[in-house]
Amino acid sequence: MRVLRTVHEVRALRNDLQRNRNSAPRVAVVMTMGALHEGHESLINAAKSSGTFTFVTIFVNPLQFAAGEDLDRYPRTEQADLARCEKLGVDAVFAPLHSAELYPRGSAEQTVIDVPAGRPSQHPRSEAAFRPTFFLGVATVVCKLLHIVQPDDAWFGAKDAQQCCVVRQMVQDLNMTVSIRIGPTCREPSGLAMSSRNKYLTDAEQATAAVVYRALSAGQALWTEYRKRRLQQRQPLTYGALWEAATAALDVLKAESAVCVQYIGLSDAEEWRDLGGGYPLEPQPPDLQADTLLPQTLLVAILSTAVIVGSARLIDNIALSIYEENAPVTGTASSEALASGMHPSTVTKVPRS
Ligand SMILES: Nc1ncnc2c1ncn2[C@@H]1O[C@H](COP(=O)(O)OP(=O)(O)OP(=O)(O)O)[C@@H](O)[C@H]1O
Ligand SMILES: CC(C)(CO)[C@@H](O)C(=O)[O-]
Ligand code: BAL
Repeated sequence: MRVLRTVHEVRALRNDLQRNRNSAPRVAVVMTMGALHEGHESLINAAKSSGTFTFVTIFVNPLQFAAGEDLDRYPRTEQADLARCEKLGVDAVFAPLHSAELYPRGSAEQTVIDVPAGRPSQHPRSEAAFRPTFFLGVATVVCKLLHIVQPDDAWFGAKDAQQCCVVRQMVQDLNMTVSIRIGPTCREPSGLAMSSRNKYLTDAEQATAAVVYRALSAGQALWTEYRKRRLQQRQPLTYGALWEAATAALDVLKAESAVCVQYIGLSDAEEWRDLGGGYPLEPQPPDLQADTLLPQTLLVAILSTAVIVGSARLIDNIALSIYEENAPVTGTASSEALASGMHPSTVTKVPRS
């Protein structure tokens, strides 16, 4: 396994791979911030089957952390990460030693990929409302890493479903040719979504945090039962029933006093449009009432949440099948839905003030 520290080294390796065009391998990348766990492993294994040459990038990207977030204490476990990659048969790891390798001008002077504030993805019950500059940082570093590694496939996890939407839209808007592939969320036996930030939790807090998946599953079960009944009766589906599913999930979260809910929201999987309901309740999309019928074009809704447990902020989501034929049990159906979005335009800004 090659461990590359500089953009120059990655470019040299990429040129070597490309030298013989007739036998150039398919290249896949898994981008990470390190502190690797089985969720990352599942993406690496998927990438290995989609590409014959697999890159992993390890970079804690300062641009996606706002002031006061956990940049300084984000877990850094490089030796263990490299050993894990080696064991999995990764071909090359790009792990810059300093952020100046990617931001030589400093991150404040960096040309950035802006995700427009007006787009539907920026709704009040979503990541963008709580981390307003997060997607600018993610889109920028993902764009840079795609240009540096030049993969055929780039793999992302459905746990970060909104990130998947933002990356997919950027790739479409900027006419990039890479294929964005999405792997399902890996969970602990308790249902807790694996996450590097779980390291911030004590054992007791990890047990408490399992309520997040129980809550999402309760919302999904309520919805699935309603949907089955209505479709058997050949009745249409309403927004109100979807909102009840979000409320059911919220009630489970609220019953756990050690969990603080930042938001719980319903979004479509392609553009992350606000489907109403959820928490905080205001503002709601003005054109939606409880008895408004869900459009036949809505195949999957994503019920997503962010909560604080102990000193960790955790996110998770679950797919609710709307008019899709086979009801999803895991995130995989949402992955397919994420694969097909139309979207407003992404612009590139130079430079950031
Ligand atoms: N449980 C998981 N299952 C599948 N993919 C995952 C999981 N957790 C993270 N990923 C994916 O791995 C990639 C790298 O994520 P990252 O390094 O931020 O890890 P993370 O566990 O999400 O960390 P954080 O605690 O910061 O959320 C992303 O595409 C992310 O969606
Ligand atoms: C995609 C990513 C590696 C960009 O820093 C990060 O947001 C992550 O790990 O999900
Ligand atoms: N996996 C998302 C990275 C972040 O929260 O910064």
